[in-house]
Amino acid sequence: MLLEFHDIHKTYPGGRPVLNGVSLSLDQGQTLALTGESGSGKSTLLNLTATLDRFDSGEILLDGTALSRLGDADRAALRRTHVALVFQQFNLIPSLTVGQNLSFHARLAGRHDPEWEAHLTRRLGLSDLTGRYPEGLSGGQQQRVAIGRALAVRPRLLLADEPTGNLDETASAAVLDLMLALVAETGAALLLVTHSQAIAARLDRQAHLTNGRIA
Ligand SMILES: Nc1ncnc2c1ncn2[C@@H]1O[C@H](COP(=O)(O)OP(=O)(O)OP(=O)(O)O)[C@@H](O)[C@H]1O
Repeated sequence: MLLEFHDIHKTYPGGRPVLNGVSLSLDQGQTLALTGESGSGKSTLLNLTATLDRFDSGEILLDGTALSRLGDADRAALRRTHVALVFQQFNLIPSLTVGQNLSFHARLAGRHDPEWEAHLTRRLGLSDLTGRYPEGLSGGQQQRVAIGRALAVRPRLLLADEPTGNLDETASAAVLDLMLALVAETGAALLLVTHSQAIAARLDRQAHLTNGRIA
């Protein structure tokens, strides 16, 4: 298994329990859609997986590594090399060009590979945009850059939080098609949060979060 959640509990300070015994696993190369009502804890689960936050109890195993046992430096290293994130709000760096944005995380992770990045640029239809800045791009174009930036690292796991939530139907379909094709090409696993049943149905498996657990 690439990713295992064992009985994960998480309560934010002063709040009610958000995750109350989540158990779930994801195989290498598998795609899983995570659905659930607003506020059910989907983003929380993604953030815990990305080592951006800590859980209270239980264990997350990522590629065999128990996340609870890692110190901050090891968490940061794992985050850089194993996990990539795509958000609803593209989160590109405005002062960098498309090409620079696309290679940014790979450079940080010591995995800058011009040939692979050129391939991603072509596959994502970004070849004519590499010198442009994010400001002038459409939402669909920006999200394609963000997908390229994520996959340039060659992550084992891609985490996507409502990746098409800010796009119209046409752009959304194009971005989802490209993301699924490139994920399959790279052999990465995908954990994707969505409100859309139509999107969830395109992935290998679906899991529904309700009352702090997987239903
Ligand atoms: N940093 C935080 N501090 C305190 N409470 C938080 C924090 N982040 C999230 N919450 C609360 O935890 C609960 C779950 O939030 P989360 O964002 O994980 O849900 P979600 O399922 O992703 O929701 P949505 O579909 O609306 O994005 C919510 O009640 C939210 O208000």
